Amino acid sequence: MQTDLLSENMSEKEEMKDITKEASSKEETSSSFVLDIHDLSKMYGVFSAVNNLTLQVKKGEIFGFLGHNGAGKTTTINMLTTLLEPSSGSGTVAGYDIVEEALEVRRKIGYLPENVRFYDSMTAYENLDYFARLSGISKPDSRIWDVLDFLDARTYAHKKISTLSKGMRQRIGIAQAIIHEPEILFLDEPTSGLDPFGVKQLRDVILRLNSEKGITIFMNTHLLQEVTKTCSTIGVLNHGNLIYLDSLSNTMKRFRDEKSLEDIYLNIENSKEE
Ligand SMILES: Nc1ncnc2c1ncn2[C@@H]1O[C@H](COP(=O)(O)OP(=O)(O)OP(=O)(O)O)[C@@H](O)[C@H]1O
Repeated sequence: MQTDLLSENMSEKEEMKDITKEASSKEETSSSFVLDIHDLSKMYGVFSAVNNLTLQVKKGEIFGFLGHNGAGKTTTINMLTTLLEPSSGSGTVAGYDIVEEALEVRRKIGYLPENVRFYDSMTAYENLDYFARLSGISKPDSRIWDVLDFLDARTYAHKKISTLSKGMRQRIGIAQAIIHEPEILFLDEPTSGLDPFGVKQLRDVILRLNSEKGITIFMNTHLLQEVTKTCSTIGVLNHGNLIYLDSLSNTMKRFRDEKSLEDIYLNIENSKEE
């Protein structure tokens, strides 16, 4: 990948607000953060998978959480979505404590895990109806069609999940994750296993969810190009430690001499090793 591509990606982002700069403003109040965690850690026995993670994500951001395999990204998302109790530290998501108010957090978030699970012998509509009722939605039918229309997935409604392609399963997974109109959507490696066309379609969906529905996005990924095309802010996790946090625009400026996204990433990782 050449610098031309970097510039092209950057020009797409030039109008994007410098979110990190704003987030660091002293006038910032905690209420403008949809995610606010302090010294969050997770130990598996004596092994520290996530180590004193402190992080804020503003409403409306698309946050890209980067890291190599085993860095601790999924463990972090599992803590933020209340699936896993932290060993220490504290945090709020959508204003609710991730330990003390886990049920309230769950009502306010959507989550698309890396391998989303459905009832495969049921249709997409039946799966969504089940989740909509579980979420206590009063008029599930109209909500399901609204979401399917937004995702351009109406034609798949009455197909069995087992007959859907990976890309379409992901789309129904997103429908399930947003059926209850969450404030923040967590995505764990959402483009994993998709072909280039599927990757582009999913990227467009993520951008529209953010711009048209106002949903804050927290996305785990190791695909660097996806980050430049989607995210406003990036964090890099390395062996459970947050080693980098800044807006995408600042990152591109800071590393303007690097030839590729991979070089930027390696520069960030190496600078921590030194
Ligand atoms: N239940 C568990 N018990 C023990 N160790 C675990 C457990 N779950 C995860 N780990 C370890 O914690 C570390 C972080 O794992 P995690 O899945 O959070 O990383 P990741 O960044 O999401 O990686 P990947 O991109 O491969 O999914 C890894 O070393 C992993 O082996």
